[in-house]
Amino acid sequence: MDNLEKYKGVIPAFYACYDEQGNISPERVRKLTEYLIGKGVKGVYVNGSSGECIYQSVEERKTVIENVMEVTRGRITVINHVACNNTKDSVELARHSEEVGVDAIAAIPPIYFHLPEYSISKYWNEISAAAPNTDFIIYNIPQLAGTALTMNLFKEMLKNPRVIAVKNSSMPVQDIQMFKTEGVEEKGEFVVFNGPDEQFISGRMIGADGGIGGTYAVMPELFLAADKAFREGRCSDALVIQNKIDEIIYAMCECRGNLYAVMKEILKDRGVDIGSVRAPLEPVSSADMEKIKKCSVMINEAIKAFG
Ligand SMILES: CC(=O)N[C@H](C=O)[C@@H](O)[C@H](O)[C@H](O)CO
Ligand SMILES: CC(=O)C(=O)O
Repeated sequence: MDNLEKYKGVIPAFYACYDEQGNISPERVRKLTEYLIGKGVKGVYVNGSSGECIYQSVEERKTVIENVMEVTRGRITVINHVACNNTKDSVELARHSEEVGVDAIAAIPPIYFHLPEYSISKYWNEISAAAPNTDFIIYNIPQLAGTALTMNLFKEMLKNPRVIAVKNSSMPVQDIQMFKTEGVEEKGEFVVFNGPDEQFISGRMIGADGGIGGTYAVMPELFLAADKAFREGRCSDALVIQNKIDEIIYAMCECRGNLYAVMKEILKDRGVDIGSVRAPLEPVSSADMEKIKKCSVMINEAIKAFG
């Protein structure tokens, strides 16, 4: 098995980058990629929930990953989420991902229809077969996907040699331990990513090798500092930073606008303009602006203190 070190660390979920008309902006994709590389993150997770992938066409998703790859050129790890809810389009994105040279592809289960587990494993394995030289990451996010990764389904997927990790966004941190233990037992080495940003340090403590998260990109310095403190065994420092992160996430969630819209406003304050969100996601309202400014101040102060 390949060395999996390249996946172990802080991996921000990449946001959808739009121009003023709401179309994907290749320039802004490049800008966001450079910004994240500059922060020292381990990698990026492209075209996931935070990339608003369920609102994008196959062509748009190809444009996004092509531009990310042109900027990264091997400097950081790139994971591309390719699930499209039908096998055909997902297979096409998987094939394209391997062509452009991503490190790994990832996929949620099919949503809306609650399919039997043999259909879900078939869906994932067909996607994976379309990128035969690329690592595959299972994305477990039951609260949004409507289907959970059961141990049974997980064990079935471990038979696929390309399956090297689970990105676990279910809320019990214990799930991380279960997937890690079973994965390591079966494969010798296996990566689990923490999903819920609010539990990043708990996830690390119980066995996650790193995290992939939707709020990392607005405050990468804080997640990197928390991760560093954890690695160095300074657990109380890590906890202090985690508490501050959570305070910031709760404050961002108080806005009327969708969380991604709020975070994109904060990124503008940080010098990266990637537009707003695609409908039906709610853009920020004028009443949100004051709250957003406060979030920006909280982030800046926390970076000064811990970053
Ligand atoms: C449910 C959901 O979207 N989970 C994301 C990925 O795991 C997280 O990164 C959240 O965006 C984050 O924890 C904020 O709630
Ligand atoms: C939030 C997240 O991790 C994603 O973009 O899927």
